Amino acid sequence: MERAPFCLANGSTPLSLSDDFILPAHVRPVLSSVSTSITVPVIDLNDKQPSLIKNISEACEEYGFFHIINHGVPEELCRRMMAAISDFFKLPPQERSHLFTEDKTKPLRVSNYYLKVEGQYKVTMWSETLAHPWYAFDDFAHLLPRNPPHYRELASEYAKEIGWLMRRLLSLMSQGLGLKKDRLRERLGHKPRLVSQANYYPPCPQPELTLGLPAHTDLNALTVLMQSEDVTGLQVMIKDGEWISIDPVPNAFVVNIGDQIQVLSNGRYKSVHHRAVTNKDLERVSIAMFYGPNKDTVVGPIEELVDEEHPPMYRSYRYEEFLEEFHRQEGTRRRVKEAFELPN
Ligand SMILES: O=C(O)CCC(=O)C(=O)O
Ligand SMILES: [Fe+2]
Repeated sequence: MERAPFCLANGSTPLSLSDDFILPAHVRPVLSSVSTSITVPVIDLNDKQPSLIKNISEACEEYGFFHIINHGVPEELCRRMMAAISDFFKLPPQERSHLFTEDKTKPLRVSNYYLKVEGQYKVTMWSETLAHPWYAFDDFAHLLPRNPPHYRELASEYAKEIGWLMRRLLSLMSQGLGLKKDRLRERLGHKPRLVSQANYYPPCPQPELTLGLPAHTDLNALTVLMQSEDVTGLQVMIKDGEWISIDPVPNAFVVNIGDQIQVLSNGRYKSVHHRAVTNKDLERVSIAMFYGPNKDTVVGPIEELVDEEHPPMYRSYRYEEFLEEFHRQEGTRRRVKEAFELPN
């Protein structure tokens, strides 16, 4: 059966490649120059501790991105979660449009990203996102969309699993930095800001003219991302400015460091630029689970990681300040943590 053409929640006609979505030549993704020879590590969480910690630590220092397998989150739950998100974006646009808002303070929202070109005109990204809080150990189902029918239940179950996984990853990362197990989690505060962002990228007739998400670093501390198993789209910038593709690995999550861990680790673990490109034939879905401090948490390089040889690279700030700077740079290729760098 032919599927109804995709219509954005705030669009009145089926999505088509109009000028609103076409990037000017100098900011288009050059898909032919994306390297296929370099990949980020795939780390098996069943590995024994000392080498597991070492592998994670090296991946955080070198790439800021890695895959994890044998992560303990049931495959069936992951599959159902992806299906539910895909179904959400197939709801009639009128149903999604109730949730559409540009107000970032709304806990539950559907929105589009855009890129401001030459600091002024906006090019809309070829995607739509659904964002809402997630709490691993408190009930948050009432904040979620009622449709698709099992979404509330599923998202609650998934959040619990991701909550445990995040704890484990933060503990391994702390140890990788030579710190006590709980140090990173402690410094991120006991009431973390937890946001889930599901991204839907419909097929795009000319992927070389558009982007699904602009190049950005994640502003939070840690991201665990699940992506469609059969479609590529996520790309990461490595040291020399080259883009590489993070192709899906079966039953794996992508883990990436956000800005706050780069700051807490005094620059050792990297929060790197990444973007999503579009695909000509296939729709793609990703679900990013963000873990970050709350707005009152003070973030700065962890004391044990600062000494004469490693002077502090960033000044301390309340996370609210960081968020303000983040919003000030909306629509640009943000350089938020750079605003908190100390001269060396
Ligand atoms: O779709 C993707 O793979 C990237 C998503 C992402 O970077 C984000 O939501 O922050
Ligand atoms: Fe991201």
